[in-house]
Amino acid sequence: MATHTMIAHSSSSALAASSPLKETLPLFTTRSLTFPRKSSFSRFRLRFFVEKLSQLDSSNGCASLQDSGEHLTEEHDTKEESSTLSITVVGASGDLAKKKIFPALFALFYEGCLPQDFSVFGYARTKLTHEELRVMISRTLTCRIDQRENCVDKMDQFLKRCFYHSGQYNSEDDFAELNTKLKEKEEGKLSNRLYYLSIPPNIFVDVVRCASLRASSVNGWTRVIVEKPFGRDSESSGELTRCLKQYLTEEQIFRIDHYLGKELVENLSVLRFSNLVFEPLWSRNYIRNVQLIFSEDFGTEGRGGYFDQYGIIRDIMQNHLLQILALFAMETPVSLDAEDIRSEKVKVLRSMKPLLLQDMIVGQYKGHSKGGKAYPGYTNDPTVPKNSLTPTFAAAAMFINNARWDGVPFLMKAGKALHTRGAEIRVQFRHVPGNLYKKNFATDLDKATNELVIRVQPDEGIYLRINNKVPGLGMRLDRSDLNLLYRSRYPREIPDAYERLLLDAIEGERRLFIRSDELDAAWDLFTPALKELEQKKIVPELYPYGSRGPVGAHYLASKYNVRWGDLEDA
Ligand SMILES: NC(=O)C1=CN([C@@H]2O[C@H](COP(=O)(O)OP(=O)(O)OC[C@H]3O[C@@H](n4cnc5c(N)ncnc54)[C@H](OP(=O)(O)O)[C@@H]3O)[C@@H](O)[C@H]2O)C=CC1
Ligand SMILES: O=C1O[C@H](COP(=O)(O)O)[C@@H](O)[C@H](O)[C@H]1O
Repeated sequence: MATHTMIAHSSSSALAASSPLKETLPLFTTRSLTFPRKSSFSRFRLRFFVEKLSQLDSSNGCASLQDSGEHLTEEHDTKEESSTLSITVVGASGDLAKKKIFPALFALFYEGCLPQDFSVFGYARTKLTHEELRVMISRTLTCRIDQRENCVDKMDQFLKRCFYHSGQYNSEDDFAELNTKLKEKEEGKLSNRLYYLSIPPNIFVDVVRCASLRASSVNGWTRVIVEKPFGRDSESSGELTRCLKQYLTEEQIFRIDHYLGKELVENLSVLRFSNLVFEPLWSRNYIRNVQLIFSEDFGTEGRGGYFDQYGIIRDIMQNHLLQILALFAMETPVSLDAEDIRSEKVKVLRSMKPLLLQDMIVGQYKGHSKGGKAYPGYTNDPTVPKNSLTPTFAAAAMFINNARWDGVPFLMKAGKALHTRGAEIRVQFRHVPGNLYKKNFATDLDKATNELVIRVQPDEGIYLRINNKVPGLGMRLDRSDLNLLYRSRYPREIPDAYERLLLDAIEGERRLFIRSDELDAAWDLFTPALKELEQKKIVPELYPYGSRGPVGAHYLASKYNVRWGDLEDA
């Protein structure tokens, strides 16, 4: 029986440690994995995807696993009938579970992406009945705007598969009771279990311990999705990894960075590697700088207690923006296999210079009144200490010391309570040498360079800023956009990042999850500067709520002869 628990056996851990870049299937899963990597389930999805290409305009690319089954292979059919999937959302009473996880699970069900036989369990300390959980969940479920048929029926069917178990996070007995309830639903079939840790990080290890010892699958796989933050620095992150690996193998841990599940971030590699026009330009020879920009037009309201422990650099830069940077800058992977892609990302991170304090600036928003409305400052939040120095804004310049990117500044900027909400990647190209048309620009030649903008959100799109002749008898040039606006080109709702990531975890597809060596490399880049910032008690530059952020960000950019593209656009 021991081989069936979630405990990482020394042999499998040793194997994983000796060859971290190779996939090693955990011992307890080898006998009976229903959906191993490149499984029939994944292949099925791919095949169905191809078969259904003609219908893709109205679907989100997922096959119906609950419908007639006319496309199922025999192999798939048999496994489907004999296996069950239980998804347990730990911290089910919380904000993320309500806002993102349950709605994403419903969307997958609605799209026919969940296996035939599944159940969803909520687990938290709050006392709730099954019915109360269903009422709570139902408030945040929505159907796709472009596919509303049978919405109410589908919601009812989904809610009937949702159950609740109340328990403590550190009680093995409570998890043993959960196990009994899971087994009742599984009815002796081959059972696969997915846990989603939607809880504060200080209880991650307790939950993993209890779940692994008392509520892991005995005959199928058990996987755990872990939400960030993965520690506060290299040491605490390393410690978290070590603790998790006492109970789980690396293959069971799915560290989520939901930005990797965003449509335009997924598309980054497609854009680069399947278009001849981009890849040859993707280097220091043509690219002058790259900007990764995140902004929110609201403050930390309601999350001040969490945020003050972390700050914007840990909350956004060290994970979301750095992950995008790694995908953007990596070399062509050997294949689209998760390990090949993650290995290329690690190489980028390891080639980078750790961030220096002189290459960053920090800010914090202050209260502001506009149009008769008062917006609170960060330290007005009752859960934030009055003298907090935690940055709510940061800008940083980073460099990759490799042949492709030597000397190219990668500028990051992230802030809360700014004038707008958005996330984008801006690629500013060098100027055309000896430009024949330099006299015909109404503007400074230096400003008339090409810019590729990948707008991750909102209004997903990609546009390329080019120089163009203004129609007419004269010869005047201006900058215009070749614009791929998703809402016009693909008039269907884009799935939420959590849908994609949950589906991948169910399928055992690790490509969009963070491997432990990636995480280590990411922390190594930020930890020294974060420590220095805190030791030196650097005072953040104040900026008004709803503004464009501190002016220091411009000085930082101009140090590298860069202009922030988002501000030029405004
Ligand atoms: N909310 C968001 O938008 C995002 C959240 N995250 C991460 O996801 C995880 C969950 O986030 P979120 O839902 O906002 O978190 P919550 O603070 O809402 O916590 C989730 C649940 O955990 C339990 N809980 C809360 N505090 C404690 C505590 N101190 N000790 C024990 N149990 C506690 C509560 O359930 P009960 O009391 O019923 O047991 C609560 O409902 C966190 O790791 C967070 O950092 C990541 C990205 C975005
Ligand atoms: O991880 C986080 O992301 C959200 C922003 O996510 P988005 O998908 O809405 O852009 C951010 O608000 C939060 O502070 C951070 O923890």
